[in-house]
Amino acid sequence: MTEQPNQVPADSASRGGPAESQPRSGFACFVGRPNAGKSTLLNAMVGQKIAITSDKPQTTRRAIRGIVNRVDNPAGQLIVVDTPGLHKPRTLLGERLGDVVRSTFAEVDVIGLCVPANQKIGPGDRRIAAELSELAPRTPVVGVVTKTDTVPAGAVAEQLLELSQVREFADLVPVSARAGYQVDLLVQVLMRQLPPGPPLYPADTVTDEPTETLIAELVREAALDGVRDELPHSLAVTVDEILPREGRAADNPLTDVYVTLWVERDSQKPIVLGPKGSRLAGIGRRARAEIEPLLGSKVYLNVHVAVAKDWQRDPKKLRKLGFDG
Ligand SMILES: Nc1nc2c(ncn2[C@@H]2O[C@H](COP(=O)(O)OP(=O)(O)OP(=O)(O)O)[C@@H](O)[C@H]2O)c(=O)[nH]1
Repeated sequence: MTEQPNQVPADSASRGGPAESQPRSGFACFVGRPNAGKSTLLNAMVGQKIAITSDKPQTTRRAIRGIVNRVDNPAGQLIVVDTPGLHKPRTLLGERLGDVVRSTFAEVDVIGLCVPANQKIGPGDRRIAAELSELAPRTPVVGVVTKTDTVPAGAVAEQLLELSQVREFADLVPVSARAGYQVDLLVQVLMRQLPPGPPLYPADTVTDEPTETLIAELVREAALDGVRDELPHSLAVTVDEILPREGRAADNPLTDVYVTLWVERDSQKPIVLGPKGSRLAGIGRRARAEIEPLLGSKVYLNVHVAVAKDWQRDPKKLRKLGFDG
């Protein structure tokens, strides 16, 4: 990452607290309407794909952490918790997601409120801002205008002005995760809000999520690609087994990964499978390409499709599928 000290707003650099040389560490999360670009931004900050992104709203289910390490200006470790989009609960799953979001607010040192540059600030954004004031009244909030590559510079300036009127912000930063614009500046601004302290994780860690969770998320992301709108909420993935293939040369390992892709209804199975299983094969190919770098080996991926009737409304099934609530 390149240093951009000249772009740091003067007021954040001079804010009270420890000297610049003192390392900081702590937690941040991003909030914003579905599709605001939170997961993409997290991935750009961490520099490695760990949270799933999709052009369908509300695809983020788990509080996956990304860890950003900086050597100076300021030095430290920023642990980002990727929260699901705030939304009205419609099912038990929705309610549990809401709880995750609420408990996340209480735990973090700084919150980034994301608003895309290419959408008018509306009641949804104001509701989230109001929830923040209520649930985390003392936590500093950084206003983030995302996707600046989608509009002319003048529109970004207008959006910043609009956002500044929604609530009080510790800072305002326009970014484009896609173009890599000011992503590092945002890291600096967020880190300046962290308390002084040593790193909480080894410096080469980018996430503390178990490998199985990452694999499940990657398969789910591949399965969501191109499906009809009603399907995303009906998909869940469990990892059944990860086994090193025996008898392989040490310099050419192969890992067998067995996963189950759960749908809610029998009628959804053919949608996932596609004609002659072609969609499922595509899901397997795309997911495998992402899992191989994660495991550092070639992968044989077996995706089994199964029906768990109405899993979103059944607490026992939710637990089985990893939503412990
Ligand atoms: N042009 C452009 N598109 C972006 C940028 N960041 C995100 N997107 C796109 O916006 C869409 C939503 O991005 P996500 O990162 O999944 O949004 P999210 O806020 O995490 O969404 P939820 O999981 O629904 O809460 C995707 O299609 C992204 O590719 C950006 O900087 N520029």
